[in-house]
Amino acid sequence: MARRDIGTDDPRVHVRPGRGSRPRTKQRPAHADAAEGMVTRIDRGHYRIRLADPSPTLDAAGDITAMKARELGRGKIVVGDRVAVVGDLSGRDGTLARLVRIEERRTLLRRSADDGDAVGTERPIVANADILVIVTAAADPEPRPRMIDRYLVAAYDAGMEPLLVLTKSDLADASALLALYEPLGVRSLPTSLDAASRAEASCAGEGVDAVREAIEGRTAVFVGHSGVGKSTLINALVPGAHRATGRVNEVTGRGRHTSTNLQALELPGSGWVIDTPGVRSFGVSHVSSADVLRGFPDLAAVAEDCPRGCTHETGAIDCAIDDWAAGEADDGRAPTHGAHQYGAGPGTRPARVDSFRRLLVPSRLAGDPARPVSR
Ligand SMILES: Nc1nc2c(ncn2[C@@H]2O[C@H](COP(=O)(O)OP(=O)(O)OP(=O)(O)O)[C@@H](O)[C@H]2O)c(=O)[nH]1
Ligand SMILES: [Zn+2]
Repeated sequence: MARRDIGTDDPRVHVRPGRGSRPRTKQRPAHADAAEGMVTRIDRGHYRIRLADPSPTLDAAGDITAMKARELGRGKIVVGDRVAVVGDLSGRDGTLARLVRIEERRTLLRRSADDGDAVGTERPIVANADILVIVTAAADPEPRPRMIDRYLVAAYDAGMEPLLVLTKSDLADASALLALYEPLGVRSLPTSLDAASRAEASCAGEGVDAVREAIEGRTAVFVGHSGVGKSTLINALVPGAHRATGRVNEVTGRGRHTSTNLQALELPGSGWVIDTPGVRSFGVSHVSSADVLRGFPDLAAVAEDCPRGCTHETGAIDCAIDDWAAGEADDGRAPTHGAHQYGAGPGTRPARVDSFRRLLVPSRLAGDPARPVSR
């Protein structure tokens, strides 16, 4: 079955029958007629793609499988990538289309490897997503602010909006935790799924509708520490998600492969939920102060007056952000367009600056947030 690749392209994915002897014209505008789609899953070199126009597929659902054309080289394709495909777009079992182009990415969620030989290597995780949903439990397991900070750093670096979802709000009051994120303007939503709705994977849990509304029509990546209730929440948001990904069979272990792969799941209505089951660590050592600053348009404007190469960290010489924080007495309130964008109320300037600077610290430290970090 596994035929060896014998030429320019795998014969199974070749578009035109027969290679002929005429040289192929390389300079033609490449694949102007290709179909557009989004990568929803990647499994051993096979790219699952949802076509923007589903009509070429037999069942009109728009899902096909493709292999990367050799001409694309080694560049990594990730879930969420917008791609162009040619060839067999029927989606019939065993057919493979050819992925010939990757469109420019609007956002890119990345992390740094923080183990083994690859320490410090940047890895792209998801492209073109809008929201990073940081799932944290109010209790069991205890929330870890340092880890939340890292996820926030990753969101700002990616150009994504962060949304803090606090699960298990039936177990503890998390207002102290949420207060930490108010000055940053990070939107937060509590959820609690009672035992009955958890068992049925129904949508009955409290707060689930608010999460759905917050991400409706957009693409959201869900991240969180093991045990926080991320799967429970995703199942409530996307009925049937579990069936689609396949359960791990206790005996054979089969199904594990798909369940540790990143996968984009369609929200009823519109929008996508991307689970990150295999992503346990989240190093952010690749992120600089300037990357974090992207999430803070108000501070970014102020920082234009900083000395060249200013890190904006506490104690940075002549950092313009210090002057701005000290200037609060003038108007009493921070200009919060950065915060506003994410739906939070205004905070004071010093609190906003302190919170911003707190985020700069994890971005300097390589490390695994799955391990407790001592302050
Ligand atoms: N009390 C309470 N328990 C919850 C809630 N949501 C989830 N749980 C429970 O928390 C446990 C962990 O939930 P999961 O959804 O498996 O957690 P996860 O984050 O997906 O964890 P991994 O599968 O390890 O990644 C389960 O026993 C859930 O039933 C909630 O809102 N309240
Ligand atoms: Zn500065």
